[in-house]
Amino acid sequence: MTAPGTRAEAPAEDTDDLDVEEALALVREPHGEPRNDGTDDSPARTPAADPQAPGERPAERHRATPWTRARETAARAARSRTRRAPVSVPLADALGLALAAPLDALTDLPSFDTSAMDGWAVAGPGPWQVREEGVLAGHAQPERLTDGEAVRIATGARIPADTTAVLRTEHGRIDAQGRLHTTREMLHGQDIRPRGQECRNGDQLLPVGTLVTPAVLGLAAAAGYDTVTVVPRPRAEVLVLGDELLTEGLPHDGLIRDALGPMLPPWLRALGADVIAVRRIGDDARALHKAVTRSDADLIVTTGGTASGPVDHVHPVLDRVGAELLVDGVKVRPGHPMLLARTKDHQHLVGLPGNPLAAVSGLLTLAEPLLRTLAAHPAPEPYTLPLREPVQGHPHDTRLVPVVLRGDHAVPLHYNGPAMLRGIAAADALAVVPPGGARQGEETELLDLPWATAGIGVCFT
Ligand SMILES: Nc1nc2c(c(=O)[nH]1)N[C@H]1C(S)=C(S)[C@@H](COP(=O)(O)OP(=O)(O)OC[C@H]3O[C@@H](n4cnc5c(N)ncnc54)[C@H](O)[C@@H]3O)O[C@H]1N2
Ligand code: MOO
Repeated sequence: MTAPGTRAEAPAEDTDDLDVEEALALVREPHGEPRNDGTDDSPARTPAADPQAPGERPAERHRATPWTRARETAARAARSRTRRAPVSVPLADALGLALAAPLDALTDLPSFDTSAMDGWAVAGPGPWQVREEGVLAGHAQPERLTDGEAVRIATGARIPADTTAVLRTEHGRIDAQGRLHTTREMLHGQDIRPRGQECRNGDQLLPVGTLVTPAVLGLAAAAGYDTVTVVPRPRAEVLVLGDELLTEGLPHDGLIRDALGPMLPPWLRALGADVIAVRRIGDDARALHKAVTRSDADLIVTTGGTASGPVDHVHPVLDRVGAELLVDGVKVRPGHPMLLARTKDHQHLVGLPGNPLAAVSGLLTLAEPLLRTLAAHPAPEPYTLPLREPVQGHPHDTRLVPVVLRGDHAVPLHYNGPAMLRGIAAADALAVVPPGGARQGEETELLDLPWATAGIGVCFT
Protein backbone atom coordinates (compact mmCIF):
# COMPACT_ATOMS: atom_id res chain seq x y z
CA MET A 1 0.00 0.00 0.00
CA THR A 2 1.18 3.53 -0.62
CA ALA A 3 1.06 4.81 2.92
CA PRO A 4 0.25 8.42 3.68
CA GLY A 5 3.46 10.41 3.51
CA THR A 6 5.37 7.82 1.48
CA ARG A 7 6.14 10.21 -1.31
CA ALA A 8 7.27 12.94 1.05
CA GLU A 9 9.66 10.53 2.71
CA ALA A 10 11.01 9.13 -0.54
CA PRO A 11 14.46 10.08 -1.90
CA ALA A 12 14.68 13.43 -3.66
CA GLU A 13 14.45 11.95 -7.13
CA ASP A 14 11.00 10.48 -6.31
CA THR A 15 9.46 13.32 -4.40
CA ASP A 16 8.37 15.97 -6.86
CA ASP A 17 7.58 14.11 -10.02
CA LEU A 18 4.18 12.95 -11.00
CA ASP A 19 3.81 9.46 -12.22
CA VAL A 20 4.34 9.88 -15.95
CA GLU A 21 1.04 8.21 -16.76
CA GLU A 22 -0.85 10.72 -14.71
CA ALA A 23 1.07 13.56 -16.26
CA LEU A 24 0.50 12.33 -19.79
CA ALA A 25 -3.21 11.96 -19.16
CA LEU A 26 -3.20 15.71 -18.53
CA VAL A 27 -1.52 16.68 -21.76
CA ARG A 28 -2.86 14.19 -24.27
CA GLU A 29 -6.20 15.87 -24.70
CA PRO A 30 -7.11 17.06 -28.23
CA HIS A 31 -4.73 19.71 -29.63
CA GLY A 32 -2.16 18.77 -27.02
CA GLU A 33 -3.49 21.32 -24.55
CA PRO A 34 -2.78 20.65 -20.90
CA ARG A 35 -5.99 19.66 -19.22
CA ASN A 36 -7.09 21.52 -16.18
CA ASP A 37 -10.72 20.69 -15.83
CA GLY A 38 -10.45 18.57 -12.74
CA THR A 39 -11.33 15.35 -14.56
CA ASP A 40 -7.96 13.73 -13.94
CA ASP A 41 -6.95 12.40 -10.58
CA SER A 42 -3.62 14.17 -10.43
CA PRO A 43 -2.63 17.80 -9.97
CA ALA A 44 -2.29 19.78 -13.20
CA ARG A 45 1.40 19.53 -13.89
CA THR A 46 3.47 19.03 -17.00
CA PRO A 47 5.70 15.99 -17.34
CA ALA A 48 9.35 16.25 -16.52
CA ALA A 49 11.69 16.55 -19.48
CA ASP A 50 14.05 14.07 -17.86
CA PRO A 51 14.10 10.89 -19.97
CA GLN A 52 14.23 8.81 -16.80
CA ALA A 53 10.63 8.25 -15.90
CA PRO A 54 9.44 10.17 -12.89
CA GLY A 55 8.85 8.31 -9.67
CA GLU A 56 11.26 5.61 -10.64
CA ARG A 57 14.64 4.65 -9.23
CA PRO A 58 17.41 3.65 -11.68
CA ALA A 59 17.57 0.17 -10.14
CA GLU A 60 13.90 -0.41 -11.01
CA ARG A 61 14.50 0.53 -14.64
CA HIS A 62 17.35 -1.90 -14.81
CA ARG A 63 15.27 -4.73 -13.35
CA ALA A 64 12.04 -4.11 -15.23
CA THR A 65 11.22 -6.52 -18.06
CA PRO A 66 10.14 -5.18 -21.47
CA TRP A 67 6.41 -5.60 -22.00
CA THR A 68 6.54 -8.19 -24.79
CA ARG A 69 9.11 -10.26 -22.95
CA ALA A 70 7.04 -10.14 -19.75
CA ARG A 71 4.09 -11.64 -21.63
CA GLU A 72 6.30 -14.35 -23.12
CA THR A 73 7.73 -15.11 -19.69
CA ALA A 74 4.22 -15.53 -18.27
CA ALA A 75 3.22 -17.92 -21.07
CA ARG A 76 6.48 -19.86 -20.69
CA ALA A 77 5.99 -20.14 -16.92
CA ALA A 78 2.66 -21.85 -17.56
CA ARG A 79 4.18 -24.18 -20.16
CA SER A 80 6.99 -25.18 -17.82
CA ARG A 81 4.65 -26.77 -15.28
CA THR A 82 2.92 -30.10 -15.73
CA ARG A 83 -0.54 -29.67 -17.04
CA ARG A 84 -3.42 -30.79 -14.84
CA ALA A 85 -5.04 -34.06 -15.85
CA PRO A 86 -7.86 -33.76 -18.38
CA VAL A 87 -11.37 -34.03 -16.99
CA SER A 88 -14.62 -35.32 -18.37
CA VAL A 89 -17.43 -32.79 -17.97
CA PRO A 90 -21.09 -32.68 -19.01
CA LEU A 91 -21.67 -30.65 -22.17
CA ALA A 92 -23.39 -27.94 -20.13
CA ASP A 93 -20.13 -27.27 -18.22
CA ALA A 94 -17.73 -27.37 -21.15
CA LEU A 95 -18.24 -23.95 -22.75
CA GLY A 96 -14.99 -22.03 -23.06
CA LEU A 97 -12.73 -25.01 -22.28
CA ALA A 98 -10.26 -26.64 -24.66
CA LEU A 99 -10.74 -30.21 -25.86
CA ALA A 100 -8.16 -32.53 -24.30
CA ALA A 101 -9.18 -35.43 -26.55
CA PRO A 102 -10.20 -35.29 -30.20
CA LEU A 103 -13.92 -35.20 -30.82
CA ASP A 104 -14.45 -38.42 -32.80
CA ALA A 105 -17.92 -39.14 -34.12
CA LEU A 106 -19.70 -41.77 -32.03
CA THR A 107 -22.14 -42.40 -34.85
CA ASP A 108 -22.70 -41.80 -38.55
CA LEU A 109 -24.21 -38.38 -39.19
CA PRO A 110 -26.94 -38.44 -40.15
CA SER A 111 -27.37 -41.80 -38.53
CA PHE A 112 -30.11 -42.82 -40.99
CA ASP A 113 -31.23 -41.72 -44.47
CA THR A 114 -33.22 -38.59 -43.74
CA SER A 115 -35.67 -36.40 -45.58
CA ALA A 116 -34.25 -32.93 -46.11
CA MET A 117 -37.66 -31.40 -46.88
CA ASP A 118 -41.35 -31.60 -46.06
CA GLY A 119 -43.10 -33.31 -48.99
CA TRP A 120 -43.45 -36.85 -50.29
CA ALA A 121 -41.03 -39.73 -50.43
CA VAL A 122 -41.52 -41.20 -53.90
CA ALA A 123 -40.39 -44.41 -55.58
CA GLY A 124 -39.72 -44.50 -59.35
CA PRO A 125 -41.11 -42.05 -61.90
CA GLY A 126 -44.46 -40.32 -61.27
CA PRO A 127 -47.33 -39.95 -61.12
CA TRP A 128 -47.54 -41.72 -57.75
CA GLN A 129 -50.27 -43.22 -55.62
CA VAL A 130 -50.14 -41.58 -52.22
CA ARG A 131 -50.35 -43.77 -49.15
CA GLU A 132 -52.74 -42.74 -46.42
CA GLU A 133 -50.36 -42.66 -43.48
CA GLY A 134 -47.51 -40.16 -43.48
CA VAL A 135 -44.01 -40.41 -41.99
CA LEU A 136 -42.97 -38.06 -39.22
CA ALA A 137 -39.56 -37.32 -37.67
CA GLY A 138 -38.74 -39.52 -34.67
CA HIS A 139 -41.17 -42.25 -35.59
CA ALA A 140 -40.67 -45.95 -36.26
CA GLN A 141 -39.11 -47.26 -39.46
CA PRO A 142 -41.69 -46.65 -42.24
CA GLU A 143 -42.74 -49.37 -44.60
CA ARG A 144 -40.83 -49.95 -47.82
CA LEU A 145 -42.24 -48.12 -50.90
CA THR A 146 -43.05 -49.90 -54.09
CA ASP A 147 -42.51 -48.36 -57.52
CA GLY A 148 -45.16 -45.74 -58.30
CA GLU A 149 -45.92 -45.17 -54.62
CA ALA A 150 -45.47 -42.01 -52.52
CA VAL A 151 -45.90 -41.21 -48.86
CA ARG A 152 -46.18 -37.90 -47.02
CA ILE A 153 -42.92 -37.21 -45.21
CA ALA A 154 -41.66 -34.54 -42.80
CA THR A 155 -38.19 -32.97 -42.69
CA GLY A 156 -35.94 -35.13 -40.53
CA ALA A 157 -38.07 -38.27 -40.87
CA ARG A 158 -36.61 -41.62 -41.85
CA ILE A 159 -36.72 -42.38 -45.54
CA PRO A 160 -38.68 -45.55 -46.39
CA ALA A 161 -36.62 -48.24 -48.11
CA ASP A 162 -36.55 -48.02 -51.93
CA THR A 163 -37.38 -44.30 -51.97
CA THR A 164 -35.77 -42.70 -55.01
CA ALA A 165 -36.28 -39.02 -54.09
CA VAL A 166 -38.19 -36.58 -51.93
CA LEU A 167 -40.59 -34.25 -53.71
CA ARG A 168 -41.02 -30.94 -51.87
CA THR A 169 -44.57 -29.95 -50.93
CA GLU A 170 -44.39 -26.85 -53.12
CA HIS A 171 -43.32 -28.91 -56.16
CA GLY A 172 -46.14 -31.48 -56.00
CA ARG A 173 -49.75 -31.42 -57.18
CA ILE A 174 -52.49 -33.94 -56.45
CA ASP A 175 -55.02 -34.56 -59.26
CA ALA A 176 -58.70 -35.37 -58.94
CA GLN A 177 -57.91 -39.10 -58.78
CA GLY A 178 -55.62 -38.52 -55.83
CA ARG A 179 -52.41 -39.12 -57.81
CA LEU A 180 -49.31 -37.08 -57.11
CA HIS A 181 -47.53 -35.24 -59.96
CA THR A 182 -44.30 -33.28 -59.90
CA THR A 183 -44.24 -29.75 -61.26
CA ARG A 184 -40.42 -29.80 -61.62
CA GLU A 185 -37.84 -32.10 -63.05
CA MET A 186 -36.59 -34.38 -60.28
CA LEU A 187 -33.16 -35.91 -59.79
CA HIS A 188 -32.51 -39.33 -58.34
CA GLY A 189 -31.79 -38.98 -54.60
CA GLN A 190 -33.03 -35.39 -54.50
CA ASP A 191 -33.63 -33.95 -51.00
CA ILE A 192 -32.49 -37.15 -49.28
CA ARG A 193 -29.64 -36.77 -46.75
CA PRO A 194 -27.92 -40.11 -46.95
CA ARG A 195 -26.67 -41.77 -43.77
CA GLY A 196 -23.04 -40.75 -43.06
CA GLN A 197 -23.17 -37.70 -45.37
CA GLU A 198 -21.49 -35.48 -42.73
CA CYS A 199 -19.33 -38.11 -41.05
CA ARG A 200 -18.85 -41.80 -40.41
CA ASN A 201 -18.66 -43.32 -36.94
CA GLY A 202 -15.05 -42.79 -35.74
CA ASP A 203 -14.23 -39.86 -38.04
CA GLN A 204 -12.34 -37.07 -36.26
CA LEU A 205 -14.63 -34.07 -36.15
CA LEU A 206 -12.37 -31.72 -34.16
CA PRO A 207 -8.78 -32.00 -32.98
CA VAL A 208 -7.34 -31.71 -29.45
CA GLY A 209 -7.09 -28.09 -28.37
CA THR A 210 -10.30 -26.90 -30.04
CA LEU A 211 -12.06 -24.29 -27.94
CA VAL A 212 -15.53 -25.45 -26.93
CA THR A 213 -17.89 -22.89 -28.40
CA PRO A 214 -21.68 -23.11 -28.51
CA ALA A 215 -21.31 -24.63 -32.01
CA VAL A 216 -18.90 -27.28 -30.69
CA LEU A 217 -21.44 -28.17 -27.99
CA GLY A 218 -24.06 -28.60 -30.69
CA LEU A 219 -21.79 -30.79 -32.81
CA ALA A 220 -20.75 -32.89 -29.82
CA ALA A 221 -24.39 -33.50 -28.90
CA ALA A 222 -25.29 -34.34 -32.50
CA ALA A 223 -22.39 -36.79 -32.65
CA GLY A 224 -23.60 -38.63 -29.57
CA TYR A 225 -21.67 -37.08 -26.66
CA ASP A 226 -23.07 -36.50 -23.16
CA THR A 227 -19.69 -35.45 -21.76
CA VAL A 228 -16.46 -34.20 -23.34
CA THR A 229 -12.84 -34.49 -22.23
CA VAL A 230 -11.36 -31.07 -21.63
CA VAL A 231 -8.43 -29.22 -20.07
CA PRO A 232 -9.74 -28.09 -16.66
CA ARG A 233 -9.99 -24.42 -15.90
CA PRO A 234 -6.93 -23.20 -14.01
CA ARG A 235 -7.94 -22.36 -10.44
CA ALA A 236 -7.30 -18.79 -9.35
CA GLU A 237 -7.48 -17.21 -5.93
CA VAL A 238 -7.70 -13.44 -5.47
CA LEU A 239 -6.12 -11.79 -2.43
CA VAL A 240 -7.23 -8.18 -2.03
CA LEU A 241 -4.75 -6.19 0.03
CA GLY A 242 -5.29 -2.82 1.67
CA ASP A 243 -6.68 -1.49 4.94
CA GLU A 244 -8.19 1.48 3.14
CA LEU A 245 -10.79 -0.53 1.25
CA LEU A 246 -14.54 -0.52 1.83
CA THR A 247 -16.83 -3.17 0.39
CA GLU A 248 -19.97 -1.01 0.43
CA GLY A 249 -21.25 2.53 0.74
CA LEU A 250 -19.61 5.81 -0.03
CA PRO A 251 -15.91 6.54 0.40
CA HIS A 252 -15.26 8.46 3.60
CA ASP A 253 -12.46 9.54 5.91
CA GLY A 254 -9.68 8.54 3.51
CA LEU A 255 -11.24 5.13 2.92
CA ILE A 256 -12.15 4.14 -0.65
CA ARG A 257 -14.29 1.51 -2.28
CA ASP A 258 -12.57 -1.69 -3.34
CA ALA A 259 -12.83 -1.59 -7.14
CA LEU A 260 -10.78 -4.72 -7.76
CA GLY A 261 -12.74 -7.22 -5.65
CA PRO A 262 -15.79 -6.84 -7.91
CA MET A 263 -13.79 -6.49 -11.14
CA LEU A 264 -11.20 -9.23 -11.04
CA PRO A 265 -13.19 -12.46 -10.46
CA PRO A 266 -15.43 -12.11 -13.53
CA TRP A 267 -12.50 -10.88 -15.60
CA LEU A 268 -10.39 -13.85 -14.51
CA ARG A 269 -13.27 -16.14 -15.41
CA ALA A 270 -13.40 -14.48 -18.81
CA LEU A 271 -9.72 -15.32 -19.14
CA GLY A 272 -10.49 -18.98 -18.53
CA ALA A 273 -9.99 -19.29 -14.76
CA ASP A 274 -12.14 -20.88 -12.10
CA VAL A 275 -12.05 -18.37 -9.24
CA ILE A 276 -12.02 -20.53 -6.14
CA ALA A 277 -11.74 -17.78 -3.51
CA VAL A 278 -11.57 -14.02 -3.03
CA ARG A 279 -9.98 -13.09 0.30
CA ARG A 280 -9.55 -9.70 1.90
CA ILE A 281 -6.19 -9.58 3.57
CA GLY A 282 -5.82 -5.93 4.60
CA ASP A 283 -2.29 -4.67 5.12
CA ASP A 284 -1.30 -7.66 7.18
CA ALA A 285 1.94 -9.41 6.22
CA ARG A 286 1.20 -12.44 8.39
CA ALA A 287 -2.25 -12.91 6.91
CA LEU A 288 -0.77 -12.59 3.42
CA HIS A 289 1.92 -15.14 4.23
CA LYS A 290 -0.68 -17.54 5.57
CA ALA A 291 -2.96 -17.08 2.57
CA VAL A 292 -0.11 -17.67 0.10
CA THR A 293 1.29 -20.74 1.85
CA ARG A 294 -2.15 -22.33 2.29
CA SER A 295 -3.41 -21.73 -1.21
CA ASP A 296 -3.54 -24.66 -3.60
CA ALA A 297 -4.67 -22.52 -6.54
CA ASP A 298 -2.77 -22.66 -9.82
CA LEU A 299 -2.61 -18.88 -9.77
CA ILE A 300 -2.74 -16.47 -6.86
CA VAL A 301 -3.56 -12.91 -7.85
CA THR A 302 -2.79 -10.22 -5.30
CA THR A 303 -3.87 -6.60 -5.59
CA GLY A 304 -1.86 -3.71 -4.20
CA GLY A 305 1.22 -3.78 -2.05
CA THR A 306 3.63 -4.26 -4.97
CA ALA A 307 5.54 -1.00 -4.50
CA SER A 308 8.00 -0.24 -1.75
CA GLY A 309 5.89 1.62 0.81
CA PRO A 310 5.98 0.66 4.50
CA VAL A 311 2.95 -1.61 4.18
CA ASP A 312 3.76 -3.06 0.75
CA HIS A 313 4.08 -6.67 1.85
CA VAL A 314 4.10 -8.59 -1.42
CA HIS A 315 7.88 -8.63 -2.01
CA PRO A 316 8.80 -9.45 1.60
CA VAL A 317 6.25 -12.29 1.73
CA LEU A 318 7.49 -13.71 -1.57
CA ASP A 319 11.02 -13.60 -0.13
CA ARG A 320 9.84 -15.37 2.98
CA VAL A 321 8.14 -18.21 1.13
CA GLY A 322 11.21 -18.68 -1.08
CA ALA A 323 9.36 -17.76 -4.26
CA GLU A 324 11.25 -17.34 -7.50
CA LEU A 325 10.62 -13.89 -9.00
CA LEU A 326 10.22 -14.36 -12.75
CA VAL A 327 9.17 -10.80 -13.54
CA ASP A 328 9.79 -7.96 -11.10
CA GLY A 329 8.44 -4.83 -12.72
CA VAL A 330 7.50 -4.38 -16.37
CA LYS A 331 8.33 -1.53 -18.73
CA VAL A 332 4.67 -0.66 -19.18
CA ARG A 333 2.48 2.24 -18.06
CA PRO A 334 0.32 2.00 -16.13
CA GLY A 335 1.21 -0.95 -13.98
CA HIS A 336 5.00 -1.00 -13.96
CA PRO A 337 5.34 -2.48 -10.43
CA MET A 338 3.47 -5.68 -11.49
CA LEU A 339 5.25 -8.94 -10.80
CA LEU A 340 5.16 -12.65 -11.50
CA ALA A 341 6.59 -15.28 -9.17
CA ARG A 342 6.68 -19.05 -8.92
CA THR A 343 5.53 -19.77 -5.37
CA LYS A 344 5.36 -23.59 -5.60
CA ASP A 345 6.07 -26.19 -8.25
CA HIS A 346 2.55 -25.92 -9.62
CA GLN A 347 1.67 -22.44 -8.51
CA HIS A 348 2.34 -18.90 -9.70
CA LEU A 349 1.52 -15.55 -8.20
CA VAL A 350 0.74 -12.42 -10.18
CA GLY A 351 1.07 -9.27 -8.11
CA LEU A 352 -1.16 -6.56 -9.54
CA PRO A 353 -0.50 -2.96 -8.56
CA GLY A 354 -3.24 -1.38 -6.48
CA ASN A 355 -4.09 1.45 -8.84
CA PRO A 356 -7.11 0.01 -10.68
CA LEU A 357 -6.05 0.67 -14.29
CA ALA A 358 -2.54 -0.47 -13.38
CA ALA A 359 -4.16 -3.69 -12.11
CA VAL A 360 -5.93 -4.14 -15.48
CA SER A 361 -2.60 -3.68 -17.19
CA GLY A 362 -1.06 -6.38 -14.97
CA LEU A 363 -4.00 -8.66 -15.59
CA LEU A 364 -3.58 -8.46 -19.36
CA THR A 365 0.21 -8.45 -19.33
CA LEU A 366 0.89 -11.33 -16.93
CA ALA A 367 -2.30 -13.15 -15.88
CA GLU A 368 -3.78 -13.41 -19.38
CA PRO A 369 -0.87 -15.26 -21.07
CA LEU A 370 -0.40 -17.46 -18.00
CA LEU A 371 -4.06 -18.47 -17.74
CA ARG A 372 -4.45 -18.81 -21.48
CA THR A 373 -1.53 -21.23 -21.63
CA LEU A 374 -2.68 -23.21 -18.58
CA ALA A 375 -6.13 -23.49 -20.15
CA ALA A 376 -4.55 -24.52 -23.50
CA HIS A 377 -6.28 -21.68 -25.29
CA PRO A 378 -4.69 -20.35 -28.47
CA ALA A 379 -3.06 -16.92 -28.36
CA PRO A 380 -5.31 -14.32 -29.98
CA GLU A 381 -4.17 -13.26 -33.44
CA PRO A 382 -2.38 -9.92 -33.07
CA TYR A 383 -4.04 -7.15 -35.03
CA THR A 384 -3.60 -3.43 -35.55
CA LEU A 385 -5.74 -0.44 -36.41
CA PRO A 386 -4.77 3.14 -37.17
CA LEU A 387 -5.20 5.60 -34.32
CA ARG A 388 -7.67 8.39 -34.89
CA GLU A 389 -5.62 10.74 -32.69
CA PRO A 390 -1.95 10.79 -31.73
CA VAL A 391 -1.04 9.26 -28.39
CA GLN A 392 1.87 10.58 -26.43
CA GLY A 393 4.29 7.89 -25.38
CA HIS A 394 6.40 7.16 -22.36
CA PRO A 395 10.10 7.72 -23.07
CA HIS A 396 11.08 4.10 -22.33
CA ASP A 397 7.99 2.09 -21.62
CA THR A 398 5.05 0.69 -23.54
CA ARG A 399 1.73 2.36 -22.74
CA LEU A 400 -1.62 0.57 -22.66
CA VAL A 401 -4.33 3.07 -23.50
CA PRO A 402 -8.10 2.36 -23.50
CA VAL A 403 -9.66 2.88 -26.94
CA VAL A 404 -13.02 2.46 -28.59
CA LEU A 405 -13.16 0.96 -32.07
CA ARG A 406 -15.00 3.15 -34.54
CA GLY A 407 -15.06 2.01 -38.15
CA ASP A 408 -11.49 1.27 -39.15
CA HIS A 409 -9.94 3.33 -36.37
CA ALA A 410 -9.07 3.09 -32.70
CA VAL A 411 -10.10 6.21 -30.81
CA PRO A 412 -8.07 6.85 -27.65
CA LEU A 413 -10.15 7.53 -24.56
CA HIS A 414 -9.53 10.08 -21.86
CA TYR A 415 -9.55 9.21 -18.17
CA ASN A 416 -6.69 6.79 -18.67
CA GLY A 417 -4.72 7.65 -15.52
CA PRO A 418 -3.54 4.65 -13.48
CA ALA A 419 -6.09 5.22 -10.73
CA MET A 420 -9.01 5.64 -13.16
CA LEU A 421 -11.46 3.12 -14.52
CA ARG A 422 -13.66 5.56 -16.40
CA GLY A 423 -11.79 5.09 -19.69
CA ILE A 424 -11.51 1.30 -19.56
CA ALA A 425 -15.16 0.95 -18.55
CA ALA A 426 -16.14 2.52 -21.87
CA ALA A 427 -13.43 0.81 -23.93
CA ASP A 428 -13.45 -1.97 -26.53
CA ALA A 429 -9.70 -2.58 -26.43
CA LEU A 430 -6.34 -1.38 -25.13
CA ALA A 431 -3.95 0.18 -27.62
CA VAL A 432 -0.34 -0.91 -27.20
CA VAL A 433 1.54 2.36 -27.63
CA PRO A 434 5.27 1.85 -28.11
CA PRO A 435 7.88 3.92 -26.24
CA GLY A 436 7.98 7.37 -27.80
CA GLY A 437 4.27 7.39 -28.69
CA ALA A 438 2.19 6.89 -31.81
CA ARG A 439 1.22 9.37 -34.53
CA GLN A 440 -2.29 10.00 -35.76
CA GLY A 441 -3.07 7.27 -38.31
CA GLU A 442 -0.29 5.01 -37.09
CA GLU A 443 -1.13 1.31 -37.12
CA THR A 444 -1.18 0.26 -33.47
CA GLU A 445 -1.51 -3.17 -31.89
CA LEU A 446 -4.74 -3.73 -29.97
CA LEU A 447 -5.62 -6.03 -27.11
CA ASP A 448 -9.31 -6.83 -27.25
CA LEU A 449 -11.31 -6.77 -24.06
CA PRO A 450 -13.35 -9.93 -23.45
CA TRP A 451 -16.75 -8.26 -23.50
CA ALA A 452 -16.02 -6.56 -26.82
CA THR A 453 -15.19 -9.81 -28.60
CA ALA A 454 -17.49 -12.38 -27.04
CA GLY A 455 -20.20 -10.55 -25.16
CA ILE A 456 -20.78 -10.75 -21.45
CA GLY A 457 -23.21 -13.67 -21.59
CA VAL A 458 -20.78 -15.90 -23.47
CA CYS A 459 -17.61 -14.98 -21.73
CA PHE A 460 -18.37 -14.39 -18.12
CA THR A 461 -19.63 -17.84 -17.30
N1 LIG B 1 7.84 5.58 -4.17
C1 LIG B 1 7.11 5.05 -5.12
N2 LIG B 1 5.80 5.02 -4.95
C2 LIG B 1 5.03 4.48 -5.90
C3 LIG B 1 5.62 4.00 -7.08
C4 LIG B 1 7.00 4.05 -7.23
O1 LIG B 1 7.56 3.63 -8.26
N3 LIG B 1 7.71 4.57 -6.21
N4 LIG B 1 4.80 3.50 -8.06
C5 LIG B 1 3.45 3.99 -8.09
C6 LIG B 1 2.72 3.21 -9.00
S1 LIG B 1 3.08 3.48 -10.62
C7 LIG B 1 1.75 2.35 -8.62
S2 LIG B 1 0.81 1.54 -9.79
C8 LIG B 1 1.46 2.11 -7.23
C9 LIG B 1 1.47 0.62 -6.99
O2 LIG B 1 1.45 0.46 -5.65
P1 LIG B 1 0.96 -0.81 -4.90
O3 LIG B 1 0.82 -1.99 -5.79
O4 LIG B 1 1.84 -0.94 -3.73
O5 LIG B 1 -0.51 -0.42 -4.54
P2 LIG B 1 -1.04 0.34 -3.24
O6 LIG B 1 -0.04 1.31 -2.76
O7 LIG B 1 -1.57 -0.66 -2.35
O8 LIG B 1 -2.23 1.11 -3.89
C10 LIG B 1 -2.04 2.09 -4.87
C11 LIG B 1 -3.32 2.88 -5.01
O9 LIG B 1 -4.35 2.03 -5.40
C12 LIG B 1 -5.42 2.04 -4.45
N5 LIG B 1 -5.98 0.71 -4.35
C13 LIG B 1 -5.36 -0.38 -3.84
N6 LIG B 1 -6.18 -1.44 -3.89
C14 LIG B 1 -7.32 -1.01 -4.44
C15 LIG B 1 -8.56 -1.62 -4.71
N7 LIG B 1 -8.77 -2.93 -4.46
N8 LIG B 1 -9.55 -0.87 -5.24
C16 LIG B 1 -9.36 0.44 -5.52
N9 LIG B 1 -8.20 1.08 -5.26
C17 LIG B 1 -7.20 0.37 -4.73
C18 LIG B 1 -4.77 2.46 -3.16
O10 LIG B 1 -5.68 3.00 -2.26
C19 LIG B 1 -3.77 3.47 -3.67
O11 LIG B 1 -4.41 4.69 -3.94
O12 LIG B 1 2.42 2.68 -6.40
C20 LIG B 1 2.79 4.00 -6.72
N10 LIG B 1 3.67 4.46 -5.72
O1 MOO C 1 2.07 3.86 -13.53
MO1 MOO C 1 1.59 2.92 -12.05
O2 MOO C 1 2.30 1.59 -12.72
O3 MOO C 1 0.41 3.98 -11.65
O4 MOO C 1 0.31 2.22 -12.66
